[in-house]
Order: sequence, then structure tokens, then C-alpha cells
Amino acid sequence: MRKLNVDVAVIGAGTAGLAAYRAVKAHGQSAVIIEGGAYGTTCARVGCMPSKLLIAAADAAFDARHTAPFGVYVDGEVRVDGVAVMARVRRERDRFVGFVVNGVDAIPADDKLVGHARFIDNTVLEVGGHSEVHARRVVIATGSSPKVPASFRALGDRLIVNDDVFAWHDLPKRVAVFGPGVIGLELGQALSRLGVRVRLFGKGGAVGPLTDPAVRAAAAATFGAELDFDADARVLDMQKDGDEAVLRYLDHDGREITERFDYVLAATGREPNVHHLGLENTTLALEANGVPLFDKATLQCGASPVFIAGDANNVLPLLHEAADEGRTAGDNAARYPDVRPGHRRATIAVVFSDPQIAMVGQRHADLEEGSFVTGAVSFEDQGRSRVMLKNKGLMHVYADKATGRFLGAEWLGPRAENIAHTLAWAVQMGLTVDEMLAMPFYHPVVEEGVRTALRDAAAKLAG
Ligand SMILES: Cc1cc2nc3c(=O)[nH]c(=O)nc-3n(C[C@H](O)[C@H](O)[C@H](O)COP(=O)(O)OP(=O)(O)OC[C@H]3O[C@@H](n4cnc5c(N)ncnc54)[C@H](O)[C@@H]3O)c2cc1C
Ligand SMILES: NC(=O)c1ccc[n+]([C@@H]2O[C@H](COP(=O)([O-])OP(=O)(O)OC[C@H]3O[C@@H](n4cnc5c(N)ncnc54)[C@H](O)[C@@H]3O)[C@@H](O)[C@H]2O)c1
Repeated sequence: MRKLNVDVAVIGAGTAGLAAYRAVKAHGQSAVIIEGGAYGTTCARVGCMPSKLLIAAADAAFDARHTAPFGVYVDGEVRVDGVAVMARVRRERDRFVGFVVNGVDAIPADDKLVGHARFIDNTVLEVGGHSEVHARRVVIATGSSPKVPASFRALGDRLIVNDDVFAWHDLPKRVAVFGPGVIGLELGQALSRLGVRVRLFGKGGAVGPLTDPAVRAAAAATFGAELDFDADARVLDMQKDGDEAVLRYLDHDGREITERFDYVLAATGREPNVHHLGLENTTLALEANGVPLFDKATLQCGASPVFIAGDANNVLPLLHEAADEGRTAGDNAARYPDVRPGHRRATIAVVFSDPQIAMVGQRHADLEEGSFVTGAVSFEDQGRSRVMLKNKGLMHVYADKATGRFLGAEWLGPRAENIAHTLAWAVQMGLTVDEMLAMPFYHPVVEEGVRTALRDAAAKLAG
């Protein structure tokens, strides 16, 4: 067993781990970064980037099929070549992964260890059965994995998760998608637009990350009009039969349907990778889900020299948060015990469905009843949205009754990925609705719809 002594050991060479490693090195301390899987990060290999590549192909197919209302006709068939679609997805994905791997290659060999890490005590790690790392501090940046209900195991090799989709060399014909959360909506709609027969099964009425009941209902109606989607599905049975998954479920009218699919894609949520870390060998207090108790500002676990960043801590499992948190955890690991709160930005989340879903600032579910007003706009009659025939969606903006301050927004609608930034910046700057309305709005743009919602909120604040 090889023994290593370092200032900081970072577990996981994903986005958070790489940021943590760099932050430690910036302090001039020694560090080792330990990776048990493939280099390249979840985001680039099986997450953000390949999903957006698949969606880009799907949107191209959808747009090509929907030109007629403009008086523009694509004569002949719009043909989707599944092999070519997946070849581009994997080729471009590999390019993104390549950039990350180049960055890892540039890390000195002595600073890298390959193998699964387990805690022996708070600061001693056993790695891959070949090394023992004695660190003064540790950063846990182990990411998350799909959380698949146990009953799905009956599906055997017909059960897949997001990672499997991006390894395909062709598109299958029929996929049942479970979970209309962020991953299920993005991948389910994209596969459907690429000509795959998709049925999307939800639970309890949830749609994406939305918590505002009215916006959620609008989203369910919008996606339900395009996709075969039940936000509160009643599935009676699921079995594997040769190369097929056989599902028995009740449709919207309560009729029993038996349908065969090539695959069942489980997009039923993700869980932090903390279960095989040997945390029971540490003195850290753990939450029910196995994540150590930690301070959200400093990312320190109790008073220990252990820090936790990225999807592993289960706070905001998003790429930019993983990068920020990795930096904070690495910085504080190097400073320990003089730890400091890291930089937290206003929250922003975007789902790359069509229409896109976005949320900024405080969620509707987090607001105190009676303390805020809601301004609304429907995009149905919004000028620019109608011009582009992208006039679907509903936006709710929330403002504090006492101060007029803009608190946050939830919506689905056109160009939400861009508008979300403007609104998240307004949240971070602490602007009031009146201050936002004093800003420029060009004509004709989708942001004029945002102005309508803000004016609605301003009227309610005044009244
Ligand atoms: C399909 C999909 C689409 C997504 N799209 C978006 C998007 O559009 N925008 C967005 O902001 N976010 C998106 N995300 C979320 C984003 O990918 C994650 O929030 C981010 O990648 C988390 O980074 P991380 O560093 O915490 O984890 P990871 O990048 O997963 O890194 C963790 C690393 O730790 C390693 N590891 C785990 N346990 C051990 C161990 N015991 N020993 C050694 N190594 C270990 C793993 O092998 C892994 O390499 C998406 C996720 C998915 C799955
Ligand atoms: N665009 C993005 O930024 C992006 C894209 C993909 C993923 N992500 C990140 O990854 C995280 C995980 O995404 P996710 O979609 O796996 O999780 P999620 O928590 O967003 O959604 C899981 C969904 O599965 C449903 N569900 C659970 N069990 C079910 C069952 N048995 N049958 C039917 N439905 C069931 C839940 O009700 C929920 O709607 C997200 O929270 C997000 O942070 C971000």
C-alpha cells in the first residue's frame, strides 16, 4: 500500500473537484485529486452538453416540420437519420470532454490518483486498494447518480438512465420516460421530436422544477398538447419480455393499456454519491440521506477539516453552482481553520425544453403566504412571441409587499434562457419592481412581456 501525505485531498475530478483542486494550489499548498471513474466530468460526458446537443437536433427537426404557418413549405419528407444524429451528439460531446481531459492531463502526475476513495477516518483515505492518503483536510466532490426506484429493476437491460442515451449509435423506436423533472422533460421531448414514440410518466403532478401551481398547470397543458404525458401516472406493472419492456398502465380516461417499449428511461431524480464513501468511519454527523451536515456558506462539515461541494451536497445540483462551490470548498480547505463564506449568486435554473422553463431568485414554494404579490403575463398574445410563433407560456414574477423588491420568478416561455439572466441579475442587485420598470425595453422583444408582468406586480403593490 503506497502512503501519501498531502495538505488537501479532493475526492472526485468533476467540475467541483477540479475547481477545489485549483483553489488549493492557488494557496501554494499540496493537493491530490482522486478520481474513481472516467475523467471528463458528468456535465460534459453525460449531462449538460450531450443533452443540449440532442435537443439541438430535435429542435431542427421540429422547426423543419413547422414552417407552413409562415407560408414556407418544405416539400417532401423531413427525415431524421438516427445514426447521423447520434454521431454528431457523440462527436461534439467527445470534443467537449477532450477539453476537460486536456486540463486534467496538465495536472502534474503526482497530484492525481486513480481509484475509488473511502474514508478510514476523518482525514485518511484508502484509494483503489493501492494507496493510503493522509491529508490535513479533505474535499468531498463526488457528484450524484440517477436514483432509480427498486421496482424498475424487473426491467433488466431494458432499463436505462441518461448515461446510456448518450452511448447510443442509433435512435430506438419507442421509449417510456419516467420522471417529468428536468432530465425527463429535456430528453423525452427531444426524443419525441426526433421521431421516437415517447410516453412520459410523472408522479404527483410535478412538471420540471416548477413550484408555482398556475405555472405548473400551464406547463402540464403545454407539454401534454405535444407529448403523450401523464403528470400523475398510474402504472400497474412493468416487465421485461425479451428485447422489450411491457408496461401496463391506466390512461387519462382510466382505461387499462398494455404497451411495449424498447427502453424505459428512468429520470426519476438523482442522489448524492455519498453511500460508498465510508463516511461511517468518520466522526461527521450525517443527514437522513447520508450527506454530512455542513454549513451552506463555508461548505464545512461541522467543525471538521472536511468540506463538501457540488452535487454531492445536494443543495443546487447545477453546473455553475458546482464550480462556485468547488472554489469555496478548496479555498476554505486551504485556509482551515480560518474558513470564510463563499460567493453565492442569485439562484437561476433553466430547463432546455420548448418552451423553456426558468426559475430565478426565490421559488414560489419558499415565499411566505400574504407577504408578496404576483405579476403575470401570458405569452399567447405577446407581440414578439406571436411574430415568431413561439407564443406559448406563462410567467409569474413575485415582489415583496413591504419593500416592492423583486423576489423571483417562475415561468415557461420563449427565450427564457436569456431572460432568466436579466431577472437573476435584478434579484442579485436587490432591485425593486419600479427600478426594473425604469430600465430600457426595446420593441418588439420578448422582454416586453416581462414588462407586462412587472407592471401587473407594480399595480398590485400600489393597490
Ligand atoms: C442529463 C443531465 C443534464 C444536465 N444538464 C445541465 C444543464 O444543462 N445545466 C446545468 O447547470 N446542470 C446540468 N446538469 C447538472 C450538472 O451536470 C451537475 O450539477 C454537475 O455536473 C455536478 O458536478 P460535480 O462536480 O458535483 O459532479 P461530477 O462532475 O459528477 O463529478 C464527480 C466525480 O466524482 C467521482 N467520484 C464519485 N465517487 C468517488 C469516489 N468515492 N472516489 C473517487 N471518485 C469518485 C465521479 O466518478 C465523478 O467523476 C445535468 C445533469 C444531467 C445528468
Ligand atoms: N437544464 C438543466 O439545468 C438541467 C438538466 C438536467 C438535469 N439538471 C440537474 O439534475 C437534477 C436531477 O434531474 P432529474 O430530472 O433526474 O430530477 P428531478 O428531481 O428534477 O425530477 C425527477 C422527477 O421524477 C419524478 N418521479 C420520481 N419517481 C417517479 C416514478 N416512480 N414515476 C414517475 N415519476 C417519478 C418526480 O416527481 C420528479 O418530477 C436536476 O434537479 C437539475 O439540478 C439540470
